[in-house]
Amino acid sequence: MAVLVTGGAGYIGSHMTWALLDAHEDVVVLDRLSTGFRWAVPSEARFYRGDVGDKVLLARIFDENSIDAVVHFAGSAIVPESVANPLAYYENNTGNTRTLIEAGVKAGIGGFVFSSTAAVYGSQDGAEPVRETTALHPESPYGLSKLMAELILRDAAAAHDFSYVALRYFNVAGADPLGRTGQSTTGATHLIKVACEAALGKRPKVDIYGTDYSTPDGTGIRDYIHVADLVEAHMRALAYLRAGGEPLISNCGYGEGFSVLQVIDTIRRISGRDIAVKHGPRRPGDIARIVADPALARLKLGWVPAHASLDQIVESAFAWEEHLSRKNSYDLPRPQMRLV
Ligand SMILES: NC(=O)c1ccc[n+]([C@@H]2O[C@H](COP(=O)([O-])OP(=O)(O)OC[C@H]3O[C@@H](n4cnc5c(N)ncnc54)[C@H](O)[C@@H]3O)[C@@H](O)[C@H]2O)c1
Ligand SMILES: O=c1ccn([C@@H]2O[C@H](COP(=O)(O)OP(=O)(O)O[C@H]3O[C@H](CO)[C@H](O)[C@H](O)[C@H]3O)[C@@H](O)[C@H]2O)c(=O)[nH]1
Repeated sequence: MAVLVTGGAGYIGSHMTWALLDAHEDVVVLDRLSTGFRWAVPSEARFYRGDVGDKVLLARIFDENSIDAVVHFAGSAIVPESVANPLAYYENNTGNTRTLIEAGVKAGIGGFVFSSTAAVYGSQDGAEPVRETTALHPESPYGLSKLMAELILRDAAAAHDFSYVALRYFNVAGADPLGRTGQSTTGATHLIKVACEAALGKRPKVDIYGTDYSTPDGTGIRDYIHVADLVEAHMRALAYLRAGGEPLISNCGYGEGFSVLQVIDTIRRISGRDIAVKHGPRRPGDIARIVADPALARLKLGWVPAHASLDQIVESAFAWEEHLSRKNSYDLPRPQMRLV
């Protein structure tokens, strides 16, 4: 049986594709290459270039491959962009996810793993860490677009013969410890990537979006999770579904928060480079702080993170950024190493 990875040419999806191949899974990748890269898809995976919203293509993919599970990363993931262009987010994250679920149901898949987000929680007025049972108040179209997809999954799984795991990622960062892939997004907006670029002189400075939040140093606090640990949670979710697991919604974070200033200081220390910063206004859609309670993932999936430190996240992210600089191109292929 094969696993369909949508968004497998993107940041997190390419790490998942490597992990599946390392586990000797048969992998099919669907990606429209809007923010991902063809070179990021290992050659052992079957690749289809196209849109998750394309029903005809989806029918062909399910017809040509024996797919028992879908891991759905394809989506749009920038909070302020969703505030500026909500309809695009509802189309890609909600509408296209519905189309994919429908195609999967028609093809008789057994399991669906969905990339949800901490943005479904919104501000919790200091009620931290957040649990899956916490009331949801998404404050951006991005968060709402993902919450609606969670609800569609809930109803579809109740009506049809499949199960799902929706993983609510907190702030994903870092790169493959074996250096095979990493975050390569052009025009990145995520803090750790932006600050690593600034440390290497690819940007003049880091803008700090808000210094007047009700946090100890006034900057936003997030729960940063290493992409390798996140991918391990997906591998466990897949195993859980194949073993007949009930629908599950679970946080993916470590339960520890770091401020923007703490993150930048860590990158300065690990890179040995200075990073210029400019204090600026708050960014639309941002919240002051969000930290996960990770207990459910441990309980239900047996998920035990192996890289749970900001230093490890930054070391791998910075090493990947240096690799991209040396290559001086985002389009050069990576060596096709694989674990045996
Ligand atoms: N990066 C994070 O911190 C974070 C946090 C929470 C949730 N997520 C979710 O994880 C998923 C992956 O995020 P990422 O950081 O790897 O982003 P990314 O932009 O690197 O990857 C997304 C991939 O999906 C592809 N894609 C987008 N829309 C598509 C469509 N309609 N059809 C086919 N391909 C499409 C893009 O080309 C890209 O390769 C997203 O759904 C995102 O919302 C990410
Ligand atoms: O140049 C920058 C970039 C970010 N920040 C700040 O750094 C923190 C983290 O911002 P990111 O852009 O790295 O990430 P977000 O918290 O906005 O969002 C990310 O994490 C969310 C969950 O917490 C969602 O899952 C979403 O998909 C993902 O993009 C925020 O306080 C933000 O204001 C800056 O100050 N300067």
